[in-house]
Amino acid sequence: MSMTNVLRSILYDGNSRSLKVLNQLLLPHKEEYVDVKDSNDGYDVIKKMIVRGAPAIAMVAILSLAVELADKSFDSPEECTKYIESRLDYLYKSRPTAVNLGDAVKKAKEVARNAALDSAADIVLEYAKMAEIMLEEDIRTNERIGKHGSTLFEGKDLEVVTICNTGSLATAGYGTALGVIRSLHADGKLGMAWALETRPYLQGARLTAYELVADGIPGTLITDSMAAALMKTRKIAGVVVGADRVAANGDTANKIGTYQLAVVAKYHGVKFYVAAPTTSIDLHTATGADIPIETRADDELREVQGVSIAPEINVWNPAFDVTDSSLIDGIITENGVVLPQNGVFDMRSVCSS
Ligand SMILES: CSC[C@H]1O[C@H](OP(=O)(O)O)[C@H](O)[C@@H]1O
Repeated sequence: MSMTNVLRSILYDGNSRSLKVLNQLLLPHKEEYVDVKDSNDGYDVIKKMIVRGAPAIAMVAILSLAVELADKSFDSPEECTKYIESRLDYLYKSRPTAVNLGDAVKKAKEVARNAALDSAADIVLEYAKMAEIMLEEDIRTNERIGKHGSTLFEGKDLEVVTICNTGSLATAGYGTALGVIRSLHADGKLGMAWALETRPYLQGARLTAYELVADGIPGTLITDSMAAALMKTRKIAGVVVGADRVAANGDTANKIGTYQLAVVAKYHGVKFYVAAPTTSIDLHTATGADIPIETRADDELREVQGVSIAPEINVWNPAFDVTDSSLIDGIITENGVVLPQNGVFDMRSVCSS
């Protein structure tokens, strides 16, 4: 992984089976880790968005159970498998939109069911190995996404727009859309990364700005409402965003505000790309209409960092929206870039199963 000054969002020690997550609610002013001792803690840190980001929440969910299993004993392999399945089902409920979590739960259940059934200890060992591989593979996946994404851009001093946080803080490291920006910077192509603040959680202002500054990547923070004026007045080479779930036809659920960014990009003739690992692709969800969209607490919109700004008014607070595939010029994965053929994406082309 390229040198970075950004703290790891996930600290896991396979020997001591300990897990800590960086409390992203406190960034950028406080860098504090939270101990995750079991799947209950895992659920809580994901639900409260102490840790967030589609890939990161999947890994924290799986690792939290690995930590818990290290201290548990079972009377039989069957009892162990049953317990693992029930705790994975609980973790899956923490945040419904990002498919990475569902994908990881499915893979973890398969490991638990197919492990050598000599003993519960064998199953726990196989589970822990799978969890550690998931963490290690993520960084390599993101570096491949970055490389493929950079090939889409030619020239230098290029200006790119992004929303939310899709960097090291949303993954095991390097990032997805922000990983493409890291690669553009490393390849000497980047002139400016324009980061939308991303109300209401402020992933852009608090997390992406933190990552850009920490790694000396040229960045400028703007409000979500400035995106249209920016594309109207500046030469923008492209918009690169992350994904929580890419449907089989390329429709993409991502942070709220992504859809309007895509509409503005289309209007101004700016290329719009999604960058996501194949674990964010859901071939079982046909279109974006079928993607469950998480709605979060009203107070996340009524307050800013705990300060009330709109105490009485009704609130609508969807955490994500869906960008129609017709607004997307390419979907960048670790296995290559999927381009629409006659306006249609076939996401199976980059998925192994
Ligand atoms: C590589 S992160 C993908 C995705 O997850 C973020 O959502 P949240 O911060 O609510 O977990 C955002 O939608 C990113 O684009």
